[in-house]
Parts: sequence; C-alpha cells; structure tokens
Amino acid sequence: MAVQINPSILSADFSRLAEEAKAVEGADWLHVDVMDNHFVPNLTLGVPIVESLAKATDTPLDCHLMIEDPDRWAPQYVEAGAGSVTFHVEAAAAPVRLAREIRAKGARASMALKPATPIEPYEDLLPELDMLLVMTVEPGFGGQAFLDIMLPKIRRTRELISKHGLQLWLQVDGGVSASTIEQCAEAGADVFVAGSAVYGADDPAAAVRLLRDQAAAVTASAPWACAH
Ligand SMILES: O=C(CO)[C@@H](O)[C@H](O)COP(=O)(O)O
Ligand SMILES: [Fe+2]
Repeated sequence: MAVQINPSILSADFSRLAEEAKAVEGADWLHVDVMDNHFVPNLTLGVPIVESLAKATDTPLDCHLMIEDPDRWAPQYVEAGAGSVTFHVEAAAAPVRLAREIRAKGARASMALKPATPIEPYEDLLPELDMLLVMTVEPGFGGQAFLDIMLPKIRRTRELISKHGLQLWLQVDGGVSASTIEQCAEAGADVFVAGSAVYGADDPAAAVRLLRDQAAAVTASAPWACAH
C-alpha cells in the first residue's frame, strides 16, 4: 500500500472549516479529532460538524474519537459520513463488538493506543481491525512534541501485522512533521496524521505532498510495504 497523509483539521481555523478542508484536497483522508473533555482534557467537535464536513469535502473523513463510551457514539460517526472511525481501546467496553459494528455499518474500523498502552495484549484483536493507531503524543492537543520512545512500539506493531499476514494500516498521530516522519516510516508506519506541520505551512497542500514524498522514499525499500 502507498503511504497516506491525513491532515488533522484540529490545527485549522475553525471559523473556516469548509475552506480549510478544501485546502488539503489531494490528501488521502481528513483527520477529525473528536474530544469530549472527559477522555481527554479538551473539547472539540461532534456529530453535527462531522456531518457538515462530510458534505463540504470530497476527501474521506478519518474520525479519531478521544471520548468516553465510544461503544455508544462511534456508530453515529459512521452515520454522519466518516469513512474510518478510530476508538481508543482504553475507553471501549467491548472493542471487538464495536469494531464489528463499525465495519457492518460500512466504515473502516480502527483502534488507538495511548502512549502508555502496550500493543501485546491486543494481538488477537488485530484481524478485527482495518487500522491500528499508535499515538506519538498524549492525546488531547495539537502541536505537541513527537515522543520518540514510541518508535519501538510502532516497530513491534508492524512485526505483529506481518507475523499474522494482515493488511491493516498502521497510523501514527502526534508531532509528525518533516523532521519525524522518516523515523515513523522506518519503524513501519504507513498512515501519517499531521496537524501543525500541514496547517502551519504557507501552502498546506504542498506540505502534504512533501510529507508523502519523504515517507514514500523510506517505505519504498521496506519489505512489509512491498508485500502489500
Ligand atoms: O489526536 C491528536 C491530538 O490528540 C492529533 O490528531 C493532533 O491533532 C495532531 O496534531 P500535530 O501533533 O500534528 O500538530
Ligand atoms: Fe488525532
């Protein structure tokens, strides 16, 4: 699979969301951070805004739910138009049932791990997922510094995906920029969320292209990338 770059709308100007979404058309997905001020200490947006964004752009929506009770809420984000819905395993009561429900409703099912959550206990869940998100900052805010101590977890996750011969995508989110994306790609990530690195650039669409070229140059020689 080719590498994918998902700009995070969290770093955009919220008074011009539709324009900001259009500014990154050409990106693979638009990453939408949903925060409820309970699972994380920040409050962003919810179902009605996702519904509006889905109408405002042709780029598919990658909804990252940083909320309590995703078992109840995640299906509503599929109905709102998200093409991919990520729930946090730390918040889900029944992650397998939830992943199956998201898929049954027609979206890609994805599960996220906070920095202190290991991947190993969830090895058996991987076949239920279309994507696994390894957070490279503590969830809650854009513009934080990349946690390079997450690189071994990215590497171990890629090894587990290869060991089971799975096709699921491995996403990284938090502090991904021109100076960190290559390390993430080397470790085995193939889907890259970038907020401040894209929306903080003078030309967000060009920033997406540059990040994609950087990551692609690394994964071109990765054995797991060739197998896709
Ligand atoms: O989920 C989150 C933060 O919790 C992210 O999606 C951020 O929005 C990424 O922003 P940058 O770290 O790239 O600025
Ligand atoms: Fe996110």
